[in-house]
Amino acid sequence: MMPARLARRGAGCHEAGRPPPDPQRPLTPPPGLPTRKAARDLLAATLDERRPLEEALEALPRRLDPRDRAAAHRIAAMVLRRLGSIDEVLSPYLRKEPPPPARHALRIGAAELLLLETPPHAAVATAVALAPRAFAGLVNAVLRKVAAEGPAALEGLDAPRLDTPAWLWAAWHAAYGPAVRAIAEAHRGPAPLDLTPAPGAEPPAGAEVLPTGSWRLAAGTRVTDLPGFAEGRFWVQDAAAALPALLLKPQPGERIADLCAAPGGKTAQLAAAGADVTAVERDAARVARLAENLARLRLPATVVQADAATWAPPAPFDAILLDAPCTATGTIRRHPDVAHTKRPRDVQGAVEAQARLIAAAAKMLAPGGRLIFATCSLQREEGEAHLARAEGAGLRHDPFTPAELPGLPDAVTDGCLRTRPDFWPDRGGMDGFFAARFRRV
Ligand SMILES: C[S@@+](CC[C@H](N)C(=O)[O-])C[C@H]1O[C@@H](n2cnc3c(N)ncnc32)[C@H](O)[C@@H]1O
Repeated sequence: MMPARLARRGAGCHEAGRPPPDPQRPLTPPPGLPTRKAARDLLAATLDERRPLEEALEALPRRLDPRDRAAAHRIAAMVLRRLGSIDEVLSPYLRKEPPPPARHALRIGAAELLLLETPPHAAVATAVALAPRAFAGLVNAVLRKVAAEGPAALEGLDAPRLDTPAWLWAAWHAAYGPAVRAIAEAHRGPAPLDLTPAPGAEPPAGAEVLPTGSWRLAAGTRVTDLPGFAEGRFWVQDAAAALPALLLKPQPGERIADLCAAPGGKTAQLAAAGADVTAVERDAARVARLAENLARLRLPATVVQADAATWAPPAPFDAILLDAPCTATGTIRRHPDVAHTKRPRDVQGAVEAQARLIAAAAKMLAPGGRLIFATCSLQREEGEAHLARAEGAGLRHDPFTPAELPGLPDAVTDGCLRTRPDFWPDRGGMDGFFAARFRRV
């Protein structure tokens, strides 16, 4: 396939700056242009400025119709998920790198043509209207060729490899061997909607009850449409994200700190088990979200806005859950931007913050008290590598046994929880998570 494409490289393309032979841009903008403009803004924020997609979504103009916003999100998420494959299809038609706005218009058009089943004339017309004027001809010519190839253009590509940044592929290969390919495959589709039930709640129609107790619904299900949402009968939480609090085994009346708490999924689990929970969160806006979520769920917790690395509790805790800030590379199915916004140096920064938080948490525990340290990262530096450091902070590793994790016999490695996106492939996968349990010496 590649040699054939290379033979056509540049054939018929209009160079940037050279006017197209006929007017490519209609006088009236094509329908659907606001959606594509918003998608382009999302790509510019994530790929050019390395800002999180969720933050970029918040920054879209308030006047944007909710349907346009949802459609822009869908397009941008697809481009981010399949970026390497899309760029590979485009590459034979580009003699030199176009500026980012033109590159994003090409990516959006190609994603619509090859992956989103947009009618070709609409995909091409909107991408042309989106492109900077000097590049309208180039975008038109390239996308017409991509449209002529159709989805067959993707056949034969090594998509898992192309769609995974090289540094992540190398790190996961070093950590998990050949499973790196299954991990990358798992990132190609959106994640299902997982819910954690409040005690005694009944699952909604169509939900699968997972062996670990979470409920699973199809990807794209709107949680706010489900009966029981307003009444606080469940909350959104990936099945893997629910495991650290389960493994802490919170007991009624125990004094437990949740040290990096917002938006509060784990605080809610601990409070629902009857523990006396103190939820510590540094970020003011996220404290507000945490409080809102607890109010909807009608669950009690003492919420403290503080830096957990320096906060001094009034009395030691029986147990602590430390769900530390991390690179979140275990959540790429849900947040495809993470693959492109994070860099190796972010791992190092996260490791340093995690080490400070582990040392601080150790000092907040009563003797014999237990700590669960967790991260939603697939990087070993943010997981297994902390074990030795924790021992130096006065903590003893208290290994998990496979019997503690029903339905997940492969998730315990060397006494630690290690889930991966390729686990439970027939059920729709799960986030990548690490957790280890320690006792204060
Ligand atoms: C991985 S998220 C926690 C998710 C949460 N445990 C849940 O289950 O919903 C990490 C949180 O830690 C907060 N955070 C980061 N550094 C912190 C610190 N030094 N002290 C307190 N909170 C911190 C972040 O603002 C973020 O809300």
